[in-house]
Amino acid sequence: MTIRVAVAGATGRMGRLALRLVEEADDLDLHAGLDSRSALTDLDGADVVLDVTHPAASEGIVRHAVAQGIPVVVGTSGWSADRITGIQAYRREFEAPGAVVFVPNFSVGSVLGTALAAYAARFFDSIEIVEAHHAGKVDSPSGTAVRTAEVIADARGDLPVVAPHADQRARGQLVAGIPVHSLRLAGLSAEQRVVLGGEGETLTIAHSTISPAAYEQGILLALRRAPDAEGVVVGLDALLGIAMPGADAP
Ligand SMILES: NC(=O)C1=CN([C@@H]2O[C@H](COP(=O)(O)OP(=O)(O)OC[C@H]3O[C@@H](n4cnc5c(N)ncnc54)[C@H](OP(=O)(O)O)[C@@H]3O)[C@@H](O)[C@H]2O)C=CC1
Ligand SMILES: O=C(O)C1=N[C@H](C(=O)O)C[C@H](O)C1
Repeated sequence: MTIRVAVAGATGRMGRLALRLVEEADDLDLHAGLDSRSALTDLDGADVVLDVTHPAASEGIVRHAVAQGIPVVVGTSGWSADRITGIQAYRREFEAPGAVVFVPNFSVGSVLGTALAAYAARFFDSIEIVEAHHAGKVDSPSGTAVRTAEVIADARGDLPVVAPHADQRARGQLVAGIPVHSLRLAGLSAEQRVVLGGEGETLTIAHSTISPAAYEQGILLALRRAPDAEGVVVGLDALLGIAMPGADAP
Protein backbone atom coordinates (compact mmCIF):
# COMPACT_ATOMS: atom_id res chain seq x y z
CA MET A 1 0.00 0.00 0.00
CA THR A 2 1.26 3.49 -0.81
CA ILE A 3 1.82 5.97 2.03
CA ARG A 4 0.72 9.53 1.21
CA VAL A 5 3.24 11.96 2.69
CA ALA A 6 2.71 15.67 3.41
CA VAL A 7 6.00 17.55 3.78
CA ALA A 8 5.86 20.74 5.88
CA GLY A 9 8.95 22.78 5.05
CA ALA A 10 9.08 21.50 1.47
CA THR A 11 11.06 24.49 0.18
CA GLY A 12 13.84 24.09 2.76
CA ARG A 13 17.04 22.01 2.74
CA MET A 14 15.48 19.05 4.55
CA GLY A 15 12.14 19.42 2.80
CA ARG A 16 13.72 19.27 -0.65
CA LEU A 17 15.64 16.16 0.37
CA ALA A 18 12.41 14.58 1.62
CA LEU A 19 10.58 15.42 -1.62
CA ARG A 20 13.27 13.62 -3.60
CA LEU A 21 13.15 10.57 -1.33
CA VAL A 22 9.35 10.39 -1.61
CA GLU A 23 9.53 10.71 -5.38
CA GLU A 24 12.12 7.93 -5.63
CA ALA A 25 10.35 5.47 -3.30
CA ASP A 26 7.77 3.10 -4.82
CA ASP A 27 5.80 2.90 -1.56
CA LEU A 28 5.57 6.67 -0.91
CA ASP A 29 3.47 9.32 -2.69
CA LEU A 30 3.52 13.07 -2.19
CA HIS A 31 0.21 14.31 -0.76
CA ALA A 32 1.32 17.94 -0.36
CA GLY A 33 4.38 20.11 0.05
CA LEU A 34 3.95 23.11 2.35
CA ASP A 35 6.01 26.22 2.92
CA SER A 36 5.60 29.20 5.28
CA ARG A 37 2.66 30.55 3.27
CA SER A 38 0.63 27.32 3.16
CA ALA A 39 -2.56 26.62 5.08
CA LEU A 40 -2.29 23.86 7.68
CA THR A 41 -5.38 22.26 6.15
CA ASP A 42 -3.15 21.28 3.21
CA LEU A 43 -1.91 18.51 5.52
CA ASP A 44 -5.38 16.99 5.85
CA GLY A 45 -5.87 13.64 4.16
CA ALA A 46 -2.21 12.62 4.34
CA ASP A 47 -1.22 9.25 5.83
CA VAL A 48 1.80 10.85 7.50
CA VAL A 49 3.18 14.37 7.94
CA LEU A 50 6.89 15.15 7.93
CA ASP A 51 7.63 18.40 9.76
CA VAL A 52 10.97 19.97 8.87
CA THR A 53 10.25 23.65 9.32
CA HIS A 54 11.22 26.14 12.01
CA PRO A 55 11.12 25.75 15.80
CA ALA A 56 8.48 28.52 16.01
CA ALA A 57 6.19 26.81 13.48
CA SER A 58 6.61 23.19 14.48
CA GLU A 59 4.24 23.13 17.44
CA GLY A 60 1.29 24.42 15.39
CA ILE A 61 1.95 21.82 12.70
CA VAL A 62 2.22 18.98 15.21
CA ARG A 63 -0.95 20.04 17.04
CA HIS A 64 -2.86 20.29 13.76
CA ALA A 65 -1.75 16.81 12.72
CA VAL A 66 -2.64 15.38 16.13
CA ALA A 67 -6.08 17.01 16.05
CA GLN A 68 -6.66 15.49 12.59
CA GLY A 69 -5.46 12.07 13.75
CA ILE A 70 -2.58 12.08 11.26
CA PRO A 71 0.72 10.49 12.35
CA VAL A 72 3.54 13.02 12.28
CA VAL A 73 7.32 12.70 12.09
CA VAL A 74 8.95 15.75 13.67
CA GLY A 75 12.45 16.52 12.44
CA THR A 76 12.36 20.20 13.39
CA SER A 77 14.62 21.07 16.29
CA GLY A 78 13.66 22.84 19.50
CA TRP A 79 11.69 20.00 21.11
CA SER A 80 12.89 19.56 24.70
CA ALA A 81 11.48 16.81 26.92
CA ASP A 82 9.19 19.40 28.57
CA ARG A 83 7.65 20.45 25.27
CA ILE A 84 7.19 16.83 24.26
CA THR A 85 5.31 16.22 27.52
CA GLY A 86 2.92 18.99 26.44
CA ILE A 87 2.19 17.12 23.20
CA GLN A 88 1.57 13.91 25.14
CA ALA A 89 -1.11 15.74 27.15
CA TYR A 90 -2.59 17.23 23.98
CA ARG A 91 -2.86 13.78 22.37
CA ARG A 92 -4.65 12.44 25.43
CA GLU A 93 -7.07 15.38 25.32
CA PHE A 94 -8.02 14.50 21.74
CA GLU A 95 -7.77 10.74 22.31
CA ALA A 96 -5.85 11.07 19.05
CA PRO A 97 -4.97 7.88 17.18
CA GLY A 98 -1.97 9.18 15.22
CA ALA A 99 1.54 8.70 16.63
CA VAL A 100 3.97 11.58 17.03
CA VAL A 101 7.54 10.53 16.25
CA PHE A 102 10.15 13.08 17.32
CA VAL A 103 13.48 12.56 15.57
CA PRO A 104 16.11 15.04 16.81
CA ASN A 105 18.56 13.56 14.33
CA PHE A 106 17.81 11.30 11.34
CA SER A 107 21.43 10.15 11.09
CA VAL A 108 22.18 6.66 12.38
CA GLY A 109 25.73 7.68 13.32
CA SER A 110 24.49 10.58 15.41
CA VAL A 111 22.03 8.37 17.27
CA LEU A 112 24.77 5.85 17.97
CA GLY A 113 27.03 8.68 19.19
CA THR A 114 24.35 9.75 21.63
CA ALA A 115 23.83 6.17 22.82
CA LEU A 116 27.58 5.65 23.31
CA ALA A 117 27.85 8.92 25.22
CA ALA A 118 24.97 7.87 27.48
CA TYR A 119 26.64 4.52 28.06
CA ALA A 120 29.95 6.16 29.00
CA ALA A 121 28.26 8.85 31.09
CA ARG A 122 27.90 6.67 34.14
CA PHE A 123 31.68 6.38 34.41
CA PHE A 124 32.65 10.08 34.22
CA ASP A 125 31.54 13.00 36.41
CA SER A 126 32.71 15.76 34.02
CA ILE A 127 30.68 15.88 30.79
CA GLU A 128 30.30 18.70 28.29
CA ILE A 129 28.83 18.86 24.79
CA VAL A 130 30.21 20.94 21.93
CA GLU A 131 28.01 21.17 18.85
CA ALA A 132 28.89 23.02 15.66
CA HIS A 133 26.54 23.83 12.78
CA HIS A 134 26.29 25.90 9.61
CA ALA A 135 25.77 29.63 10.04
CA GLY A 136 22.16 29.41 8.76
CA LYS A 137 20.94 27.43 11.75
CA VAL A 138 18.50 29.60 13.73
CA ASP A 139 18.28 27.65 16.98
CA SER A 140 20.82 26.81 19.65
CA PRO A 141 21.61 24.54 21.31
CA SER A 142 20.84 22.03 18.57
CA GLY A 143 18.01 19.56 19.05
CA THR A 144 20.55 16.76 18.97
CA ALA A 145 22.57 18.34 21.79
CA VAL A 146 19.44 18.82 23.89
CA ARG A 147 18.43 15.20 23.39
CA THR A 148 21.98 14.01 24.10
CA ALA A 149 22.12 15.98 27.35
CA GLU A 150 18.72 14.64 28.40
CA VAL A 151 19.69 11.05 27.65
CA ILE A 152 23.01 11.43 29.51
CA ALA A 153 21.24 12.91 32.54
CA ASP A 154 18.77 10.02 32.43
CA ALA A 155 21.63 7.50 32.29
CA ARG A 156 23.26 9.11 35.34
CA GLY A 157 20.06 9.15 37.37
CA ASP A 158 20.77 10.73 40.77
CA LEU A 159 24.46 11.35 39.96
CA PRO A 160 24.82 15.03 38.94
CA VAL A 161 27.37 16.10 36.35
CA VAL A 162 30.14 18.24 37.86
CA ALA A 163 30.20 21.55 35.95
CA PRO A 164 32.28 24.14 37.82
CA HIS A 165 31.58 27.87 37.34
CA ALA A 166 28.61 27.03 35.12
CA ASP A 167 27.08 30.43 35.93
CA GLN A 168 29.72 32.12 33.74
CA ARG A 169 28.33 32.71 30.22
CA ALA A 170 31.37 31.35 28.44
CA ARG A 171 30.77 28.00 30.16
CA GLY A 172 27.86 27.29 27.83
CA GLN A 173 24.14 26.72 28.42
CA LEU A 174 23.16 24.10 30.97
CA VAL A 175 20.80 21.49 29.54
CA ALA A 176 19.75 18.86 32.07
CA GLY A 177 22.76 20.01 34.13
CA ILE A 178 25.26 19.55 31.29
CA PRO A 179 27.08 22.51 29.67
CA VAL A 180 26.39 22.75 25.94
CA HIS A 181 28.58 24.97 23.74
CA SER A 182 27.23 25.98 20.32
CA LEU A 183 29.33 27.09 17.35
CA ARG A 184 27.72 28.57 14.20
CA LEU A 185 30.23 28.76 11.37
CA ALA A 186 30.28 29.15 7.60
CA GLY A 187 31.64 26.02 5.96
CA LEU A 188 30.21 23.57 8.50
CA SER A 189 27.33 21.13 8.20
CA ALA A 190 26.68 19.51 11.60
CA GLU A 191 29.02 18.13 14.23
CA GLN A 192 28.82 17.12 17.85
CA ARG A 193 31.41 16.14 20.42
CA VAL A 194 30.63 14.79 23.85
CA VAL A 195 33.71 15.18 26.03
CA LEU A 196 33.83 13.13 29.21
CA GLY A 197 36.51 13.73 31.83
CA GLY A 198 37.70 11.45 34.62
CA GLU A 199 40.81 11.00 36.73
CA GLY A 200 43.79 11.41 34.39
CA GLU A 201 41.85 10.81 31.18
CA THR A 202 39.25 12.16 28.79
CA LEU A 203 37.02 10.36 26.35
CA THR A 204 35.59 12.17 23.30
CA ILE A 205 32.69 10.81 21.29
CA ALA A 206 32.49 12.75 18.04
CA HIS A 207 30.08 12.65 15.12
CA SER A 208 30.27 14.61 11.87
CA THR A 209 27.54 14.95 9.26
CA ILE A 210 29.44 15.23 5.98
CA SER A 211 26.38 15.54 3.71
CA PRO A 212 22.56 15.46 3.96
CA ALA A 213 22.76 11.89 2.64
CA ALA A 214 23.29 10.97 6.30
CA TYR A 215 19.59 11.72 6.95
CA GLU A 216 18.10 9.65 4.12
CA GLN A 217 17.88 6.25 5.81
CA GLY A 218 16.37 7.76 8.95
CA ILE A 219 13.78 9.85 7.09
CA LEU A 220 12.59 6.85 5.09
CA LEU A 221 12.46 4.61 8.16
CA ALA A 222 10.48 7.16 10.15
CA LEU A 223 7.99 7.80 7.32
CA ARG A 224 7.40 4.08 6.84
CA ARG A 225 7.07 3.27 10.54
CA ALA A 226 5.07 6.28 11.79
CA PRO A 227 1.68 5.19 10.36
CA ASP A 228 1.79 1.99 12.48
CA ALA A 229 3.51 3.50 15.52
CA GLU A 230 1.64 4.23 18.73
CA GLY A 231 1.74 7.18 21.10
CA VAL A 232 4.70 9.50 21.34
CA VAL A 233 8.01 8.07 20.17
CA VAL A 234 11.26 9.96 20.80
CA GLY A 235 14.42 9.30 18.82
CA LEU A 236 15.38 7.25 15.81
CA ASP A 237 16.91 4.86 18.35
CA ALA A 238 13.41 3.65 19.20
CA LEU A 239 12.81 2.73 15.54
CA LEU A 240 16.26 1.18 15.07
CA GLY A 241 16.07 -0.95 18.22
CA ILE A 242 18.99 0.89 19.82
CA ALA A 243 18.55 0.96 23.60
CA MET A 244 19.50 4.22 25.29
CA PRO A 245 21.00 3.24 28.64
CA GLY A 246 18.83 4.61 31.45
CA ALA A 247 19.89 4.86 35.08
CA ASP A 248 18.48 1.39 35.79
CA ALA A 249 20.43 -0.32 33.00
CA PRO A 250 22.84 -3.06 34.16
N1 LIG B 1 16.18 15.86 12.59
C1 LIG B 1 17.22 16.02 11.77
O1 LIG B 1 17.98 15.09 11.50
C2 LIG B 1 17.47 17.34 11.14
C3 LIG B 1 16.72 18.39 11.55
N2 LIG B 1 16.91 19.61 10.99
C4 LIG B 1 15.99 20.64 11.45
O2 LIG B 1 14.94 20.76 10.49
C5 LIG B 1 14.46 22.10 10.45
C6 LIG B 1 14.54 22.60 9.01
O3 LIG B 1 15.89 22.67 8.62
P1 LIG B 1 16.29 23.18 7.17
O4 LIG B 1 15.58 22.39 6.13
O5 LIG B 1 17.77 23.23 7.16
O6 LIG B 1 15.68 24.68 7.20
P2 LIG B 1 15.42 25.67 5.98
O7 LIG B 1 15.54 27.04 6.54
O8 LIG B 1 16.22 25.29 4.80
O9 LIG B 1 13.87 25.41 5.60
C7 LIG B 1 12.84 25.75 6.47
C8 LIG B 1 11.51 25.38 5.85
O10 LIG B 1 10.48 25.66 6.81
C9 LIG B 1 9.55 26.57 6.24
N3 LIG B 1 9.10 27.51 7.26
C10 LIG B 1 9.81 28.48 7.85
N4 LIG B 1 9.04 29.15 8.72
C11 LIG B 1 7.83 28.57 8.67
C12 LIG B 1 6.58 28.84 9.30
N5 LIG B 1 6.45 29.83 10.19
N6 LIG B 1 5.53 28.02 9.01
C13 LIG B 1 5.67 27.00 8.13
N7 LIG B 1 6.81 26.73 7.48
C14 LIG B 1 7.86 27.52 7.74
C15 LIG B 1 10.30 27.29 5.11
O11 LIG B 1 9.37 27.79 4.17
P3 LIG B 1 9.69 29.13 3.30
O12 LIG B 1 10.54 28.68 2.15
O13 LIG B 1 8.35 29.62 2.85
O14 LIG B 1 10.40 30.09 4.21
C16 LIG B 1 11.15 26.14 4.59
O15 LIG B 1 10.36 25.32 3.74
C17 LIG B 1 15.34 22.87 11.44
O16 LIG B 1 14.68 22.95 12.68
C18 LIG B 1 16.59 22.02 11.57
O17 LIG B 1 17.23 22.20 12.80
C19 LIG B 1 17.84 19.84 10.02
C20 LIG B 1 18.64 18.82 9.61
C21 LIG B 1 18.54 17.49 10.15
O1 LIG C 1 19.84 22.55 11.56
C1 LIG C 1 20.52 21.57 11.24
O2 LIG C 1 21.28 21.55 10.26
C2 LIG C 1 20.42 20.38 12.07
N1 LIG C 1 19.56 20.36 13.04
C3 LIG C 1 19.27 19.27 13.90
C4 LIG C 1 19.60 19.64 15.33
O3 LIG C 1 19.23 20.76 15.75
O4 LIG C 1 20.17 18.82 16.06
C5 LIG C 1 19.93 17.99 13.46
C6 LIG C 1 21.28 18.15 12.82
O5 LIG C 1 22.20 18.47 13.82
C7 LIG C 1 21.26 19.20 11.74
